[in-house]
Amino acid sequence: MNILSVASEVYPLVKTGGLADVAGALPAALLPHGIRTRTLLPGYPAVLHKLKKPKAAGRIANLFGHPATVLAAEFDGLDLLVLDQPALYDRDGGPYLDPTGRDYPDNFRRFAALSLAAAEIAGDDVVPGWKPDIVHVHDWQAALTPVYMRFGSARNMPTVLTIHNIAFQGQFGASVFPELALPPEAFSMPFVEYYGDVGFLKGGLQMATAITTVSPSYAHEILTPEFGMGMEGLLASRAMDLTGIVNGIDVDTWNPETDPHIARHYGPTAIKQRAANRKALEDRFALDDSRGPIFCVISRLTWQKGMDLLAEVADDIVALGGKLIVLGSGDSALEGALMAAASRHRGRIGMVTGYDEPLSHLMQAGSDAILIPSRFEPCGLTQLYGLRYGCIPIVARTGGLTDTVIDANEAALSARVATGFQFHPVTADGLRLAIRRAMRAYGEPKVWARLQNQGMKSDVSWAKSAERYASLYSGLLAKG
Ligand SMILES: Nc1ncnc2c1ncn2[C@@H]1O[C@H](COP(=O)(O)OP(=O)(O)O[C@H]2O[C@H](CO)[C@@H](O)[C@H](O)[C@H]2O)[C@@H](O)[C@H]1O
Repeated sequence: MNILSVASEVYPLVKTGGLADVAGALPAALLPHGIRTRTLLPGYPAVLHKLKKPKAAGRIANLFGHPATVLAAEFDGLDLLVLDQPALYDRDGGPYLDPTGRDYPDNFRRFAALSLAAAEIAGDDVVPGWKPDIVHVHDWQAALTPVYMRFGSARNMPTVLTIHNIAFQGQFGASVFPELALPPEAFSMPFVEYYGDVGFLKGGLQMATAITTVSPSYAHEILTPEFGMGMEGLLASRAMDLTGIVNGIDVDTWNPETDPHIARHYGPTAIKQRAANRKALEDRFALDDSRGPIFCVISRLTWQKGMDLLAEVADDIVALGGKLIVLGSGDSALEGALMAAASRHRGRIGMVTGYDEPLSHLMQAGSDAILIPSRFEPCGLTQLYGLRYGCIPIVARTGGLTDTVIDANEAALSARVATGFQFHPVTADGLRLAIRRAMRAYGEPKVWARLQNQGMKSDVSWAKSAERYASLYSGLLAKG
């Protein structure tokens, strides 16, 4: 079976968040099921520079007024199709934001182009000799693909739309519609029209044959007004086609026994070796060498991720004898609040602003616990990395965090299945209480070691979830 996967970021070529990890890791996990994935992504400069010997695999004569080339390349086991269209993608800045941090004003066109190219690759002879059986698109940036397919030659090919975060919907004013090269009838309720605007995700949710999101709990939550962000009604009408499949992680990239970014390798039978990584972190963040646990945070600094709650409890962590290290960037007020906490508590709180993949590995390998106080979390990956690295997750009870961390309550502890701490409600007090529970467990080395061990033994690989995607795909093909 051939899949065309369409995503705006793919690890290790370009990454701003969890979407890239998933789009980068799923293809290899599907291979044992006889599923071959080609991944289409935009040709940002960062991507083009990394490709070795790309070949022109196809051409689109007119993609919103300019010709585009579809390059084919292999990278790190990924079979890539790269949409090379300099007018749209050759920019200084990131995939979505200019160097000053503002959305590119033509993002609607940049990602409509990605979707239109995907639809043409699926339906027309853009890449001679190759056709997918199913098109699998990710998030709003690729969500117009099923809409373009509906009006093109691949109208009968099944599509899957995965929602990684329903907070990002790709909503634009009605004035962009005439530029999208869609027939006038598409500006209506059954297609892309959304309260008078154009909704990319909305159109995709209407048109995709199947909809998935990245955990079973989030699949239920987005049917409610609290989490559906306005899409709950539409999703309810498609509930039969909606499934939650929890994310896995790339267990080769994230393996403490071989990780090139950490100070000392270790595995479940040599957890004590983590101490060298802890020491490396103390040096890196200029922390003192007091004995309390090191709590880490690796996150976008946003309200979604509960970073305001973290700022509220930072002083308490220190008062309880713990240390805190933060790696992230985002909202400048939150960044400021956390930096202020770090300067109030030099030696006990450290902060690195920005994005640093290697440091994120060392933090998982050397910290004792990872804090994830998200207000909503479709799946979450950092708790999975934490489990694999013996860095105990302390998580809000929401979305995929609920599904992947087993709370260390009495019953779970005695059944030896606990892997972390969950808290609810998601408030500063809730988080404080969870930190106190974790501190108590940390004071009992046997309990702590058991939690680490159980976490490191839990299966966070893609194996089970790849099987679920494989059976979803087969079901779609069987329906014809
Ligand atoms: N400053 C920094 N430096 C280095 N690395 C950093 C970093 N900040 C974050 N990261 C990394 O970026 C990724 C973030 O993934 P998450 O799953 O936490 O959230 P995100 O909200 O981006 O993704 C959305 O999509 C994913 C994938 O489906 C869902 O798991 C999630 O719930 C949903 O919100 C992780 O690999 C993390 O290590």
